[in-house]
Amino acid sequence: MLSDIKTLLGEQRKKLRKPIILLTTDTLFNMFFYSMLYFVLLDLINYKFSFYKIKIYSISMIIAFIARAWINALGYTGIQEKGARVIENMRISLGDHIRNINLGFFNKNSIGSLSNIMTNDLQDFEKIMTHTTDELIKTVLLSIYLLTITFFIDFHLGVIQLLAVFIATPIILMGGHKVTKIGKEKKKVMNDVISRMVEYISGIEVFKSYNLVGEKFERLEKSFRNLKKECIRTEISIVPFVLVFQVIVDLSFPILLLIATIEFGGGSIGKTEFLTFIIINIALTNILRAFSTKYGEFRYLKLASKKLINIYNQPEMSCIYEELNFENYNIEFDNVSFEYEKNQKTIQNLSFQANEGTITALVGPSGSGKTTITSLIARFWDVNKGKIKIGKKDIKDLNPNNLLKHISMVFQDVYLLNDTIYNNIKLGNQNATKEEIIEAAKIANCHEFIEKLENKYDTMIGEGGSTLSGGEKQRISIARAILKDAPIILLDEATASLDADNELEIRKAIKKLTLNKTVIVIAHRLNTIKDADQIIVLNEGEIEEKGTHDQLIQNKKRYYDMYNQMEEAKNWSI
Ligand SMILES: Nc1ncnc2c1ncn2[C@@H]1O[C@H](COP(=O)(O)OP(=O)(O)OP(=O)(O)O)[C@@H](O)[C@H]1O
Repeated sequence: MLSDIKTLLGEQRKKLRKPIILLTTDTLFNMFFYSMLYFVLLDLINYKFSFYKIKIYSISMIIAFIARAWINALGYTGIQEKGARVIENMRISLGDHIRNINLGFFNKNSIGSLSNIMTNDLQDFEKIMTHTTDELIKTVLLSIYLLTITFFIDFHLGVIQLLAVFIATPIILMGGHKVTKIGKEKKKVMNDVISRMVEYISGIEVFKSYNLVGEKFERLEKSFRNLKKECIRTEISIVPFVLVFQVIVDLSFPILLLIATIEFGGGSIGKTEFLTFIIINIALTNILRAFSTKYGEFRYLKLASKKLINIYNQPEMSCIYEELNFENYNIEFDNVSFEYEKNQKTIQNLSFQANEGTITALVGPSGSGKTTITSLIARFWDVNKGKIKIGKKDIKDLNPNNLLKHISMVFQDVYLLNDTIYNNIKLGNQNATKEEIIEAAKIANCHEFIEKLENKYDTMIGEGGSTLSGGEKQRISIARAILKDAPIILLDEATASLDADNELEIRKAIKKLTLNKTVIVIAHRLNTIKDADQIIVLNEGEIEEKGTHDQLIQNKKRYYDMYNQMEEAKNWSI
C-alpha cells in the first residue's frame, strides 16, 4: 500500500514531510508527559517531592503544553493545507492523464465508475491522508515507546505485553481484509447508483414520453436501497474484529496486572516500577483501543489507491512532437485499418486523400464507419494499421491535444456548457475579444436570436444546452468553430429534421465556416452534398465507390441506388 501511495503522490509527497514531522514531534510530547508522570510518581513514592520540584515540573509542563499546542497547530494546519494542495494537483494530473488516454478506456469503464473514482476515491484518499495519517503515526510511535519502557521495567512483562499486541494485531488485520472485500462490493454498488442517476437524469424526457418514469425510478430506488445495505454491511463488517481486538487488549491488562503483582510480591520489581507499569498499561490499552476503531478507514485508502493507480497505469497516447508545422492541410488515409474490439474489423485497408480547400463527403449505410473515420482523424483512437497523414506528416507523431488545435468538429449532438452563451462561443478561442465573439455569432447566423434574449450574450444556457432549440444549439456550436478558425473541419450533418428556416440558416453558416478549409462531412442526405469535390461511399468499413456526384450517378452502383431511394422517399406522404 505504501508503494501505491508513493507512486500516487510522486514528488509531491515531499510537501507532506514537514507537517508529518511536526505531528510526529507532537507525539513526542505525549511521551514527555508520560515521562513526567513517572518522575512525579517516583518522587511521591520515595518521599522526595518538594516545593522546588513541583515548581520545576509545573514550569516544564507549562512550557511543554504551549510548545505542543503551537507544534500541533502548525502540524495540523500544515497537513490540511498541504494535503489539500497535493490532492488538488493529483486531481489536475489525473484529469490531464485521462485526456490523453485512448478512448477505448472509456468504453470499458462506466460513467458511474469513473465519476466514483474522480470524486469519492480521491476524497477518501484525501481524507485519510490528511486526517488519519497522524493517528497512525501517533499509535505506532507511542506503542513502541510504551512497550520499550515496559521491557526496561521488566523483561517478562514486556514479552507478555508484546505477545498481547502480536495476538491482537492479526485480528484487526483480518478485519481490514474483510472491509476491503466488502468495500469493493460497496464501490460497485456506488458505481451503479451514479450510472443510474446519470441515466435517469439524461433520459428523463424519453422515460416520461414512454411513461416509464415510475419504472425507471424503481431501478434507481433499488440501487439506493442496495447502497444503503452495502454501507451498513461495510460499517458493521469490522465490528466483530474490533471487538475481539479490544477484548484481547483489555484482557491483557488484568493478566499483566496479576503477573506484575506476583513479580512485585516476589521482589523482582519495585513499587515505582509497579506503578509506572500500571500507568503505561492503561495508556497503551487506550491508544490501541482508539486506533482499532479507526483502522477500517485505512483499508479504504488501499481500495482508493488501487483504483487511482489503475487509471494512472493506462498508457497515454504516444507522440514524438509536441507541435508540428504542417506545410498544407491535405488529409491522407494510407491503407488504414482499425477495430474497436479484437476481430471487429471496423475500417479495412482504407486509402483516400482529402485536399485542402475541398469538401469530401462520407456516405454509406448505418455502421459503415463514417463517424469512426472522423474520430481517427481527430486521434480519439489510434489506427491499428496504416497511416493517417496531414500535410504528409503522420498524425501519430503529434501530441493529440495539439493536433486538435488544427481541427474543428461540428457534430449533430451539440454539447453546450452550463454557462453563458458568450462563454460557450468563447470556448473556440480563449483569447478572442468580445467583438470577435459577436462577429463569429453573426457569421453563424445566431447573433439575431441571441440579441432577442433578455440577457443577450449573458444568457445562461442549461447543462447540455437544454434551454435552446436544436437549431439554435447547432448555430452556437458553428459560431464556436468559426471563432476557432481551424484549417480542418469535421462535420456531422444533422439527420434530425430542422424546420426550414433553421436549416437554411445552418446551411448558410456552414458554408461560411467551411470556406477554403479541408472539410470532411458525414452526409445523411445526399442532396446536400451534390457539390462536394469527392464523395466516398462506404460499406462495412471499406470504400465501395469514390467520385463526384455526377460520376457516381453514372456508375449506377450503391450511390445511384441510395440517391434514387432518397428521391422516391421525397414523394412519400403520411
Ligand atoms: N466506441 C465504440 N466501441 C465499439 N464499437 C463501436 C464504437 N463506435 C462505433 N462502433 C462500431 O463500429 C462500427 C462503425 O460505427 P460508426 O459509428 O463509425 O458508423 P457510422 O457509419 O457513422 O454509423 P451511423 O451512420 O449510424 O452513425 C459499427 O459497427 C459500430 O457498432
